[in-house]
Amino acid sequence: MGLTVLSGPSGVGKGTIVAAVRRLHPEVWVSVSVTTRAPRPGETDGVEYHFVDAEEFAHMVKVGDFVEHAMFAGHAYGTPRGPLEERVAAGAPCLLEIELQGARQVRSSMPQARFVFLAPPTWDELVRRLTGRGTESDEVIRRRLDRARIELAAETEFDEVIVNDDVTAAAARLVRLMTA
Ligand SMILES: Nc1nc2c(ncn2[C@@H]2O[C@H](COP(=O)(O)OP(=O)(O)O)[C@@H](O)[C@H]2O)c(=O)[nH]1
Ligand SMILES: Nc1ncnc2c1ncn2[C@@H]1O[C@H](COP(=O)(O)OP(=O)(O)O)[C@@H](O)[C@H]1O
Repeated sequence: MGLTVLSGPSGVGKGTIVAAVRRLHPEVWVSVSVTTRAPRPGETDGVEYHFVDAEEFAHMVKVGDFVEHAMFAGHAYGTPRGPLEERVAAGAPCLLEIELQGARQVRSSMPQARFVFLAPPTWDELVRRLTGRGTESDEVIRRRLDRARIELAAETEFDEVIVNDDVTAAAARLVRLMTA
């Protein structure tokens, strides 16, 4: 099946790689998640995420709107079921960019999917990227780096590992894996 799940620690470059895939490979369908976190400057509702409040998110969970959902660093994130099922049924190459707990849920519900881990060249480079992005406070960065240690330890659960050294090369490798 044409479903690929991309995971990796915060700051590794998942968003950057997904943006490159969208730009260079419009044939790839990228799922837009729902989240309770606030939009960052430059993010648009319906593009990077659907931004909702906690109440709306809880309702969506209750009515079964999500394929998977998880808490990450104090906020809820989930993959809407309808659009994904539609695209998978249509045979499109589909990409989910989600964290580890969600990836594990997809592994149990859709074991035929392909699981790809995006890894940083080094730990120090991950810290540099997360800090350099400048979108989070020191406290939020600390929480995300705590999670990053857990996510990095789970790398062996994935079918493939891509080291995000060069954005274009990593995006091209991801698309090759997706269409292999
Ligand atoms: N389980 C799950 N995780 C998601 C979903 N959407 C995004 N995430 C993950 O949530 C984490 C935090 O995302 P975000 O707040 O955008 O921060 P960033 O990844 O550091 O840019 C990342 O690991 C995302 O991959 C989703 O629908 N489900
Ligand atoms: N291959 C790369 N080389 C250098 N910097 C990168 C690379 N990929 C991403 N970055 C930078 O690292 C930071 C985190 O990237 P982002 O895509 O937001 O990560 P994530 O979505 O995994 O949290 C951003 O400032 C981004 O420009």
